[in-house]
Amino acid sequence: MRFCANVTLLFTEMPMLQRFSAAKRAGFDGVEILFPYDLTVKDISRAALTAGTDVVLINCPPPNWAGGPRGFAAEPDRIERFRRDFDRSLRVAEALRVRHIHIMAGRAEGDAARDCMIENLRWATARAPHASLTIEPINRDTMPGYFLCDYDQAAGIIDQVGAQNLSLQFDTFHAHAITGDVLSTFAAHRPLIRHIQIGSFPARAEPGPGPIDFPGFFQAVRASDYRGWISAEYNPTGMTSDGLGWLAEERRDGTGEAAS
Ligand SMILES: O=C(O)C(=O)[C@H](O)CO
Ligand SMILES: [Mg+2]
Repeated sequence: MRFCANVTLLFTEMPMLQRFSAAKRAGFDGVEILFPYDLTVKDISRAALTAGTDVVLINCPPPNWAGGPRGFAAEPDRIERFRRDFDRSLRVAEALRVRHIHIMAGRAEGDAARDCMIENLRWATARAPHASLTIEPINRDTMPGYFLCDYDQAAGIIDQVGAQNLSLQFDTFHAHAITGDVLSTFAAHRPLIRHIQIGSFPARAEPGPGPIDFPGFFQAVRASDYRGWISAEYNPTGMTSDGLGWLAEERRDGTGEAAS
């Protein structure tokens, strides 16, 4: 299994560009950076190259996290804004050779929002046929009013868009919040999943004891035909490096035995 670190949330003990090398030293082979738009592509490229990490995922749209908006793909009165943001995300993704662009839906509801998201995703998948685009159900306790908040809803939208380069982003923290059963939800939607993120519930911290069976989940992923990345997207309980026991364990041969 290939693991990457979400450097928007992990290694916040140091400045952003130093987090790439810290992630590599800690045993991650890639990084996600949710909002790279405040940095230059040149600086990010250099940090990734120096660290020897892939840049696995960025988010569309560009606004930074503090700004409030959570995307615009499902907001009927923001179509121009969505498309402008998408083009900017695409330019950054191409320059950094990013694996996936996560398209955020925004706050909306109802049939008009669904139709809008389908139309915007048809447009985006056709505009960037070589880019891998993802959508992720996000629970509404964490993000009130967020449109895409259910797995069947996301699967229906992917089906309606009907594009090879659109897939599901599966996050254990949200999956537990939404369905209460991470393993069954993973199994039910496995064919659509091309990116995985992990975090505990309810703390959204590193994998550990709690309602999510992480050893069982990793085992299910290993036993499936999933060949994508698994991203650590959580808020470390203390120093990031103190909470990486789960990674050391999973980087062994997957059975808990040390690899020779
Ligand atoms: O909130 C999450 O789980 C995500 O993955 C979003 O990308 C947040 O930016
Ligand atoms: Mg996530």
